[in-house]
Formats: sequence, structure tokens, C-alpha cells
Amino acid sequence: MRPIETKKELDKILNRTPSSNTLGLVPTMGALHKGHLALVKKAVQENDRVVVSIFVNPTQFNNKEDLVKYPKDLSKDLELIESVDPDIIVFAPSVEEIYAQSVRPKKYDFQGLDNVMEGEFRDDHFNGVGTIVEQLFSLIQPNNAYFGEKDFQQLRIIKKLVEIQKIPVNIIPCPIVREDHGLAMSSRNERLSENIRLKAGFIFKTLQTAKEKFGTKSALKVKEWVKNQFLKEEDFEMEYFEIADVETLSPLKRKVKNKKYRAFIAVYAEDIRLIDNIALN
Ligand SMILES: Nc1ncnc2c1ncn2[C@@H]1O[C@H](COP(=O)(O)OP(=O)(O)OP(=O)(O)O)[C@@H](O)[C@H]1O
Ligand SMILES: CC(C)(CO)[C@@H](O)C(=O)[O-]
Ligand code: BAL
Repeated sequence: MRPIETKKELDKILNRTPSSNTLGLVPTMGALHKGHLALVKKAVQENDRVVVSIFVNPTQFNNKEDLVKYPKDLSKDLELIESVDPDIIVFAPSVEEIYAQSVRPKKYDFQGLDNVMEGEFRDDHFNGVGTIVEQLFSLIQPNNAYFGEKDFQQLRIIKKLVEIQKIPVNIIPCPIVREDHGLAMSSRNERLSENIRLKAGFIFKTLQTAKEKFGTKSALKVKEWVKNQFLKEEDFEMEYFEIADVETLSPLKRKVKNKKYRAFIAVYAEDIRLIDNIALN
């Protein structure tokens, strides 16, 4: 399998003559795992043609070391994609190909969705995500685009992006795929030592217990409990734990009947940043 590296070649291969065929897009940053492959398989089932993009987007990294150390293995990624379906088109451009003019993110008004959690702790992160995803949508013009709920806030923001930029694409959410002990699959997991990776099931177990507690306790009490669990764990440092409305992402003050809430967490383990979330009701 050979990746497409330029916009020009991609345009040629997509050969967009009017047709009723559907095109699915799975945007990734590579170092693929079973979580990504679940998105790719769903896209293959639901579309006539599928593009998987692989691009470690510099404008969404607020931390230089995180960008430099981001895992990369293009030949393994190509093998994995080919094992799902050899007809998948892989778009793996260079940074210069994407950011010929300026390696700076556009500024978007995500109407407050980016002021909390990932947006609060990763400066300009969602402007960077918006910049690359908008460019991919414009180049590829997919009918359907697939995003994982592991990055739930990102998924919510992409839905806002297509609304404010009036982009005609269906955003398809995909459930979180986990390792056997509960750790959400993530490319950054590769950087964990085996010992810590095994222990990291603790993050999801804590989310599950927080969910049980949420049935009878206030958001404040649940937050205090989670914070204390992490204070007792020397291998994991909690950056934030938040309970938020799934639509507005605003932190929960008082529970309202019929509203849906989710708990969100970011944790450092061995200086590697991991995120996860769980539906609470
Ligand atoms: N465990 C997972 N379950 C479902 N979707 C996932 C999972 N991991 C990643 N995805 C989705 O795959 C897409 C590409 O994600 P990305 O390439 O950043 O991988 P990642 O594993 O999230 O890596 P990292 O968080 O370390 O950057 C995103 O839509 C993301 O939400
Ligand atoms: C959507 C995305 C591919 C944009 O770079 C990235 O944020 C990701 O992999 O989740
Ligand atoms: N999967 C989220 C992309 C990022 O961490 O930058």
C-alpha cells in the first residue's frame, strides 16, 4: 500500500465526477491501534470509498516535547489499514504540504466549547484541530467523517465547526475502545512503561466508581472523591476532573432532569498525558 503525499495527487485519485458514491474520512495522527481501526471498519461498512488521513498536526500541540515524542510508524500503519481493506486511500502529507503559507492556526469562535477542560489546559489546541480538520474536509469533501468519543470535547467542537463553517458533512461519533483492563486506547499509551500501562486501568476504574457515586451524590462530592483517589496514587497525577453537560460542555453546578452528563479526566503518568471520559446517565 502506498500513501498519497500531495494534495494534487489526492485530488486526482478522488476524481470527483458527480456520482452517488459515498466517501468516508477517518482523520488520524497515525500510530494506529484498535481504537482507530474500529473507526476505519465502520467507515468501510458505511461508505463506497474511504480515506484515512495520517498527519501529526503541529498547530494543535501546545507542548513541543509532546509533538517531538509523538509516536510514528507509517509502515505499520499502512499494514494495519491494508488488513482492513486494501482499497482504502491513505493520505499522509508532510507539514510543508499542508502548511505552505503559515504554520499557525486559524482562530474560531467555538462559542465557549473550547474554554474548558482540553481547551483550558492546551492553549490554542482546538484552533489547531479546527484548522486541520477544516482543510481536510475542504480537500477531501467526505460525506461522512468519523471521530472517537475518547476525544469527546473534540467531537463536540468538530460538530460546531461544521455548523459555523457550513460544511456539508455528517459527523459520526464512535464509542471508546479500551484495553482489557479499561485503559482507553491511545497512541500515547505506547510511550508508557509496561508497569504503568498495566496500572493505568486505575483511571477507568475511578471513572466507573465516580459514575456509581453520581447516582446519589452531588457533582461537588464526586469531584472531591476523585481528587482524593488521585492524591493517594503516586504514579498518576490528575490535571482535571470535570462533570459537564454533554451539549454545552459547561461544568455541572446543579443536576437538571433529562439533561445528559459526562465525566472527563486528564491525567499525567510518567509525564505522558492521558485523557478519558464516561457517560454518567
Ligand atoms: N480508544 C479509542 N476509541 C475510539 N476512538 C479513538 C480511540 N483512540 C483514538 N480514537 C479516535 O481516533 C481518531 C484519531 O485519534 P488520534 O490519532 O489522535 O489517536 P489517539 O489514540 O487519540 O492518540 P492520542 O490521544 O495519543 O493523540 C480521533 O477521532 C480519536 O478520537
Ligand atoms: C482530528 C485530528 C486527526 C486532527 O489532527 C486529531 O486531533 C486526532 O487524531 O484526534
Ligand atoms: N486525539 C487528540 C489529539 C491530540 O491529543 O492532540
